[in-house]
Amino acid sequence: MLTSPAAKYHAFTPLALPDRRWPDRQLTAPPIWMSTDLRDGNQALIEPMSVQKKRLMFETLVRIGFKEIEVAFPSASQTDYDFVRMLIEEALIPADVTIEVLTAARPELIERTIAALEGARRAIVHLYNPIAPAWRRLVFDTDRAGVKRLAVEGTRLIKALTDARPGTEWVFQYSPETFSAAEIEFAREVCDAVSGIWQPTPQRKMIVNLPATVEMSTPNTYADQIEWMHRHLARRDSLILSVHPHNDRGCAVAATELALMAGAERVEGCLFGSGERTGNVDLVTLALNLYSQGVHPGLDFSDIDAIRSVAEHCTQLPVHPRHPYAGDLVFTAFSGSHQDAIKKGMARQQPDGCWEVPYLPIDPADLGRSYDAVIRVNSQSGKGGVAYLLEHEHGFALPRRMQIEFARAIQQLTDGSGGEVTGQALFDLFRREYLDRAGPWQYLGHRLHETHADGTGQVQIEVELRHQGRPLTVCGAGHGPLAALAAALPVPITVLDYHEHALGQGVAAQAACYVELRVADGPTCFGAGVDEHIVAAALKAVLSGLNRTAGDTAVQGQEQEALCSSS
Ligand SMILES: CC(=O)SCCNC(=O)CCNC(=O)[C@H](O)C(C)(C)COP(=O)(O)OP(=O)(O)OC[C@H]1O[C@@H](n2cnc3c(N)ncnc32)[C@H](O)[C@@H]1OP(=O)(O)O
Ligand SMILES: CC(C)C(=O)C(=O)O
Repeated sequence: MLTSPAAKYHAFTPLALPDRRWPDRQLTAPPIWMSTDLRDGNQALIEPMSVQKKRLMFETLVRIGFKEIEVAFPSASQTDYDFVRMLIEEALIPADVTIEVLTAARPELIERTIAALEGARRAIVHLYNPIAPAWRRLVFDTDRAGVKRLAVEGTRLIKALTDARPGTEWVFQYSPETFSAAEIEFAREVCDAVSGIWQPTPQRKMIVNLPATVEMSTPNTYADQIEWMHRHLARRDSLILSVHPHNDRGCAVAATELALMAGAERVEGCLFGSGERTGNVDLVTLALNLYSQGVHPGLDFSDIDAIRSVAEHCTQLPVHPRHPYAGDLVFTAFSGSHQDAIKKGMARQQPDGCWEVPYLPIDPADLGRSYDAVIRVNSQSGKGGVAYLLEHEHGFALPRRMQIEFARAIQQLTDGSGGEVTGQALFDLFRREYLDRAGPWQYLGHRLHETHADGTGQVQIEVELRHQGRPLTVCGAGHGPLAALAAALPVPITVLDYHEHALGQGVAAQAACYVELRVADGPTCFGAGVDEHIVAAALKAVLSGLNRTAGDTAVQGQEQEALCSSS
């Protein structure tokens, strides 16, 4: 890179528009959408779409709800020409959809374009020619008058050809290509000259499309350019002002939103930002940005994954995993604090309430995405994410302090592996750590005697265990089964906390119990147990905790087989 890039690159000179009004506007309604996936998107592919792929894309665009679709540059190739013919001859264009085709301002191309549209019910003919200084000088070796003449003569020819075919409802669109790099007064002069020939009326409007063929400046500058044209174009009430932003600086979405605030009424772009170089503006992001503000875009992305897979198939280009709204990872949090906030937000979200889940700008379910991938666990994750996955994928709702304890075990795992821990791997670890914990204590069965009649409110318990592989029966009494077990066990345990819930629904549901224990004067630790019987689940949870500590030492070496005075 150069140390002084100014010697090679000049800053774009912004337009002076001190009384600009667009910064105070808000977007409250969607624009007219025009998909150019089959033209600008297609012309930028390594392998342009076959007729079959074009048809699949066309049908998908119709299903999404596009009413204007640029289907081809019919004079460019036989495939493009044949595709337009197929749409018309096989009556594949719904009554409320208008196809659009592009042509350069060259007579032979214009004639072939109009021929391709023979028999169409309604069609937009889109004429373009570049008007900016570099293109005038380098590509056309001409002056302003030369490029204006091209536009005017192209329009005259299209008017003559379309007037001669009254069976089609013709809509004319003119693009001063490279508008974003052109002198603004000259852009207006060319557009006015073109509309002067076409003679649009408020009932039969013409489309003036102002492309950022190459994105040259910050989005506010493009917005100023659009507002200036909006205010100065002749026959404004007979025009639909359209924009066609490219994404060279990565700002196409922002530039389009500001351009709409500045007076544009229509947007041309592609799904997922397909198109020349860095692409056309991404219509999915634009539409869903509106949706996230409570404005229905008039396009349906309820099954975003299906639309993405059609786009990937037709373009042979993958959608980035972090692509707004559509990428595989955009509704996924790995980091602990985000997971924690999402988990809390999800828990409080009312089904019909206003969406307020931190870090998730919209509800993934609205786009047909599931909540499964919302939280994924790696070394950046904390207890919130771990707990969310265990609860949502496996039904275990761990108490808060136990979440912290288990997250430490997960952290050791992720620090060791360096990668992601799947929901299944996490559950396997949970089982190993708590439910199937190998250790000296094993639950075999129990009998509970309730003695409310004697007024003490005590229960007596007899628990059959295997200890160090040998059968052992212990008995004890207390105010509840856990207190009774604590009294019965030959190790000094204190049960500090207890939680239980059903796993699943119905009478056959199992119970999950979690206990926090202290063995002798040791540190606290959790145990977990699952059983159809709630008391058995609690007893298993105590033994699980015991197995996780060194609390077995107290009975080691004893050869006891029964510690029940009654047995
Ligand atoms: C910004 C955009 O996306 S604009 C759309 C661009 N899309 C495409 O180009 C895809 C389809 N195009 C094609 O398939 C081909 O370019 C064709 C079939 C239309 C024409 O092919 P060719 O006749 O071989 O011309 P080629 O593309 O090489 O060159 C362009 C010529 O057209 C001229 N030209 C370019 N744009 C225009 C225009 N809008 N109006 C009039 N002339 C134009 C160029 O100055 C050049 O003229 P020259 O040969 O006298 O120097
Ligand atoms: C034909 C025009 C609208 C175009 O594609 C562009 O300028 O990018």
